[in-house]
Amino acid sequence: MSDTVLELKNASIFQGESLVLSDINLEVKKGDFVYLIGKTGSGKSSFMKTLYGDLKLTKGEGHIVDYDLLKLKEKEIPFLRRKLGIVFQDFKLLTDRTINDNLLFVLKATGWKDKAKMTERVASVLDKVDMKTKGFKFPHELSGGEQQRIAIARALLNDPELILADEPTGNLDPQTSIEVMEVLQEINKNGNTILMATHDYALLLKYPSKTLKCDDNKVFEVVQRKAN
Ligand SMILES: Nc1ncnc2c1ncn2[C@@H]1O[C@H](COP(=O)(O)OP(=O)(O)OP(=O)(O)O)[C@@H](O)[C@H]1O
Repeated sequence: MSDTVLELKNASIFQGESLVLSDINLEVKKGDFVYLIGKTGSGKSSFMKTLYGDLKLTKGEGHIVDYDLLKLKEKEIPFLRRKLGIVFQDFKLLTDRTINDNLLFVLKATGWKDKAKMTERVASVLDKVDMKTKGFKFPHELSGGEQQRIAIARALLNDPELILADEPTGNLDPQTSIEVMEVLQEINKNGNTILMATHDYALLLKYPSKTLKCDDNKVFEVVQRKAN
């Protein structure tokens, strides 16, 4: 079996009629940690949206976790998203319920039925982000960094083949960003594949990894120079 989880060939990304990125070629393999960087407005979010089916791919080829982006049907999108873990800048937790209930809500919505297994799964993902004791709290009772760790736990619930994180540290101060990044690094070490859009260059320097840059309507790999 192939260990490629994402492959784009000569793919172009549009917002309506306007071309955002053209002729993208890239391959992400199981276990990779890949950054997507670029200035505001360079197309990072449009790129991510195309990968989770929020924007249609109309030109070129794109395969993500067994789905063909060019042929992706509206009704397949929820199933594609179950194979992806998506983390946003603004956490997107449900404010009217506890952390445990936020996570149980996702499990129910994705077809889980066995109560004992659901409780066990919630405890297991909370443990992975070091938030095991916080499940009874409401989102507003947690700091930004803690809320983002919960959002990462939520992304892990269905054992995703690829985690897409769009500016996951965008709302966090530098120290908290590092704490969230440590969690993402740990998850990656345990085998999860991560594609992370960011404009936080300090994180790139501290945690070097394969880096793609959006600039001038193109995506290209940048080679980081090691400081000596
Ligand atoms: N919903 C939309 N409709 C039309 N054009 C859009 C839409 N969203 C973004 N764009 C345009 O697409 C281009 C890329 O925007 P995008 O949000 O993907 O960039 P970005 O790199 O994620 O920026 P940021 O770091 O600010 O989030 C910009 O020129 C933007 O104006």
